Amino acid sequence: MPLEPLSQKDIEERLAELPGWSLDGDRIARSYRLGSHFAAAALVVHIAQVQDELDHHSDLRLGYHSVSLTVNTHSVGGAVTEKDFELARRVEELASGHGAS
Ligand SMILES: C[C@H](O)[C@H](O)[C@H]1CNC2=NC(N)=NC(=O)C2=N1
Repeated sequence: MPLEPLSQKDIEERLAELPGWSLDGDRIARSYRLGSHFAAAALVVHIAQVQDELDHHSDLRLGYHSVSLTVNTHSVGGAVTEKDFELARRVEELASGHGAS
């Protein structure tokens, strides 16, 4: 099925199931805190692996003890789609395994 931009209502419903995620302009976004810089870097690498698997890539930033990402879908002109939420759900699972909060 081709990707379509989600409506504001669709986005809000999906965000309600993903605590910590929010709408930042035309992107969905989340930041995580980790216990060390190395732990944060490990999470970045793991997220990169999942992004290649899904063929969907966020803007991913490594901070001191933090990882932050924002994502939308380039192929529909930078709108939020179901694919962005698929990535967000996968990242949530990963992040919890890495002890991120
Ligand atoms: C050719 C390749 O499938 C596309 O460029 C993919 C790769 N990763 C992507 N990532 C994101 N966030 N949006 C896209 O539209 C997208 N398209």
